Amino acid sequence: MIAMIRKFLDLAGERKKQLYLAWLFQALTSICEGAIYFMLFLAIKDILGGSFTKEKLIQYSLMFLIYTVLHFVFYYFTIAKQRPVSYAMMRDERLSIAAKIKRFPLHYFTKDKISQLTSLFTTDLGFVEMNIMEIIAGFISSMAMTVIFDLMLFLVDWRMALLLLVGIIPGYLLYQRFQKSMVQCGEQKKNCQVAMIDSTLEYVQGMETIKAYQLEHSGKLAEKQVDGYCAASDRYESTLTNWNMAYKICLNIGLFLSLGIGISLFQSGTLSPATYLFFAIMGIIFYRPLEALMGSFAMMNLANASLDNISEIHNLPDEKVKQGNRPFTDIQSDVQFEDVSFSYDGKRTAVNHISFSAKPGTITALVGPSGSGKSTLLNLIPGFLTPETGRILLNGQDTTTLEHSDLIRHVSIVFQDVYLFQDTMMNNIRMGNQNATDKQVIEAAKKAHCHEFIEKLPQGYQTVINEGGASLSGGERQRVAIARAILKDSPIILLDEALSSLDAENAVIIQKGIEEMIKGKTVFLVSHTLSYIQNADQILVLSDGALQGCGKHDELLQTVSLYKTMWEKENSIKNWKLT
Ligand SMILES: Nc1ncnc2c1ncn2[C@@H]1O[C@H](COP(=O)(O)OP(=O)(O)OP(=O)(O)O)[C@@H](O)[C@H]1O
Repeated sequence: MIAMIRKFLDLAGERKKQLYLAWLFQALTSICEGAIYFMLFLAIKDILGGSFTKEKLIQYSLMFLIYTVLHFVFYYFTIAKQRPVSYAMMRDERLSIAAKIKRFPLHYFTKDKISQLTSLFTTDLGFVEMNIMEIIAGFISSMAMTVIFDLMLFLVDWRMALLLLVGIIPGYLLYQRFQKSMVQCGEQKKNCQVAMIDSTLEYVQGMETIKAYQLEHSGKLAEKQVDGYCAASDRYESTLTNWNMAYKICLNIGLFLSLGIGISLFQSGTLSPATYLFFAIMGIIFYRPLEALMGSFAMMNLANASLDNISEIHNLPDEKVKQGNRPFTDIQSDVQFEDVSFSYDGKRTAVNHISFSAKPGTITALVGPSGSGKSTLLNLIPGFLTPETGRILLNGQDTTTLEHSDLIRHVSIVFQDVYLFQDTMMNNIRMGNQNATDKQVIEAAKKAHCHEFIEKLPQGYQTVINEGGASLSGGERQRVAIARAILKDSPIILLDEALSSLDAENAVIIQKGIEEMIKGKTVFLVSHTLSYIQNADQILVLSDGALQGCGKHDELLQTVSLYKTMWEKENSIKNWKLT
């Protein structure tokens, strides 16, 4: 628990003071709640001693009144201080993690990492926000109550107090073992849960294939994982119950001892009936806060795991982008690669000692087998990745010395997968240039051949696109991306398989949009279809990250065997028909 509180305080920053204040009020509330039992003892003593007069009644009534007012005030401040802090802290966390992940390298965002981040933003931050203050408040309350109870008990009769405390030692030892065993059980439960989520997701995402091939075993696997999770949860709960019972029994040893020995002390005349009665009542109440600690263990474990996930993101190193501050405003760009190499993992090179140059206004096509490094090479140009060795020069200036925002402004990118945001069509295109007027946006849309389909949408340019642009076809999304790039009007344009997976009609329309977009620009184009790029000014042939050849189509057919083979294969597919 202490470790969890420390982790939480680490996130609190300047709000630490507010937290301490909230916890102080929580302790005062609990002390108030505990102190009422002392009044009860005094009242029992007076009643049994026959000294309960009218004045005493007024005295007790006043004390109860003061207690109620104090309890109310402390409770009010506890709630008022606690609630807003966790919401404000998690708001800050959400924003700071969002800012942090923006600094991660592009290749960090694999499917796994995206689902991990989604779970962090929804489950972990949400859990901490909703529960952690309550868990810590419960702990502080338990501790404050235990301390105040101890003081009272020792004040009334130290012998009986010691007897009542006897159960705490075995209880504590048991708690230590309980923690270890529950962590193990919790791990197993979590693993089963992950396996269940994975197989259920696979089941849902693969539904098309499952139906087409009648893969009954896929459903069975998901069923098995669901059963596994249910069994693990059952095991977790029954282990928790068993430990809980053992812990309660240990604690209550003190109660039996104090009641038993209390009788003989009473008989020997050294213990008053009021004290015996008081310890009998306190014996039942005394262990409640300690039992509550045990009960909150599962929640504490989950909060701990969520806090670990949050700090794990904070501890990840930022992207190692070498950023300079030299301004870059040239309207045309000559791009030069000088012996550039890059590796994602520091072991396998994805781009290996590449050198070439591209003159302003020319088209450079990148071709090669899957995994040969084409996309990696493209991502090096706008600085999404930084070369490990070698340099990329823009008009003779090393890109790593340039102001990053200037560099990004000089490059437009059209990826194969286009992401549209949940916003109007107008704003989705305007992302290419935030200062563009509506007229300029529409102009760009016309050039990109998307005006026609946008006009047909229910509210035209004001139609809100759903997240990711799922309501639009692949071809329509591509055209929006081209409109964005036309609006951005950068001297360098990167096209990463912009024409793949499109039908012939869409490909023709998009090609027209692309022609409009690339006029006078320095273009880098990745394509798997050689016939699309055979007129490029130069074609780079890549294999395993290395440059196999560079030149025009006819030249490469003569000099680079890989290119020749790719061309022949493409032509043989063209002639392929069902027999
Ligand atoms: N995010 C990443 N993390 C680690 N390795 C990566 C990552 N992206 C690509 N790679 C690896 O780098 C190499 C080059 O990949 P790249 O995507 O650049 O090839 P490509 O020629 O564009 O492939 P494709 O034509 O299939 O898109 C491959 O071996 C690939 O597995």
